[in-house]
Amino acid sequence: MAKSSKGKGSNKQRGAHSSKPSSGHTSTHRHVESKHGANKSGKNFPVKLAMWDFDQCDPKRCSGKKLERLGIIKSLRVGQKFQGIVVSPNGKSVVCPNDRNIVEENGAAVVECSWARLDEVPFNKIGGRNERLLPYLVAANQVNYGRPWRLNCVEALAACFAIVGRLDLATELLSHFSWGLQFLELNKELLEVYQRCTDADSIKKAEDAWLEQIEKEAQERKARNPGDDLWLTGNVNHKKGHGVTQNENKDEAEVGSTWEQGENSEYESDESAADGEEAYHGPVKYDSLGNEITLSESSDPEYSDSEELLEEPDFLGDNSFSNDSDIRDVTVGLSKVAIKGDVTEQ
Ligand SMILES: C[S@@+](CC[C@H](N)C(=O)[O-])C[C@H]1O[C@@H](n2cnc3c(N)ncnc32)[C@H](O)[C@@H]1O
Repeated sequence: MAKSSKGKGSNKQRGAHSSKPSSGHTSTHRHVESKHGANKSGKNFPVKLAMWDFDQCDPKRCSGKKLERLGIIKSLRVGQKFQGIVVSPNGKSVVCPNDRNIVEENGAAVVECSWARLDEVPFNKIGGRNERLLPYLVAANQVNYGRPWRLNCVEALAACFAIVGRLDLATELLSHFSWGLQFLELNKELLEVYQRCTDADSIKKAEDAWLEQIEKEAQERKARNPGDDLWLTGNVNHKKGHGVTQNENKDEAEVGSTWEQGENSEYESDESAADGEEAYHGPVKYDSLGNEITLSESSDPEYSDSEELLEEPDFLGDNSFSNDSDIRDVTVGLSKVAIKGDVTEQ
């Protein structure tokens, strides 16, 4: 990794596959938790929030670190388990409205790590009794905008709250991010569908029905426009066969299989790019056809360091898109968002 900053409560791995807990969580760094997740900084959140932070991401772009800076999430060490809902790639069932009591009484936690380095996370030493996957939802964060399933930590927590019927908590959490409420907007219809469910089975059925529907709509659009329409089919010349494109292969779009499907060789072999660091060579914007417009730093008032990107994201000028990537289309409900296909893994 090109750059790393050791955060409080860090579980940074010493070796690529080490599962040894960090000693970084010293008593001086430990958050003092009181009822309902209030911590030392005095800030409060109505339910307990926690994360295991493996320090694999750019701290300036990391939503978990930002929540920690805001003082509303507690860092857990490897070896510690969490009693509430653990929203995790290691989950076996999905978050559902029946989880509401667990969330309200014991809170929710996430695993702050890089998507590209999930195999380094000692899942057997973290987690808890209530580990859950999230059903199909689309990211709105500036790193993986438009990408299904790969939510960042704040989106994952908010999704969990929204599904169990606590939209108020989801809204409160996301309001700390300038792009945050867009996540709820982008997934509004689907979140409402999930909220009407009860258990994990009903969520799975609703998810399957949704995926079938968006695939059907995509097929119908293709049938109506058999030509090579970039906005409908993506740039086939550049297709690399990675990531999950709902419209292309629904079978690959199963919850649980997405973690593997999304790993692409290029970014995995280039950690700095995977973490959205060195992949950026200056401000880039795209015209209405997806052509890249190169801007000089001085000509772009929005160009700044990545801290500002976290605060004031510009989806079109986001450095998460590599220069030679394909255009990938993602269907979000009835609206389709054409986006650059290769996204960073953070
Ligand atoms: C891999 S980390 C990436 C975090 C990112 N660096 C950030 O800035 O927040 C995202 C975490 O959110 C949770 N998460 C996101 N999408 C999920 C999904 N579809 N199912 C289960 N957990 C998910 C998991 O805890 C996962 O480890």
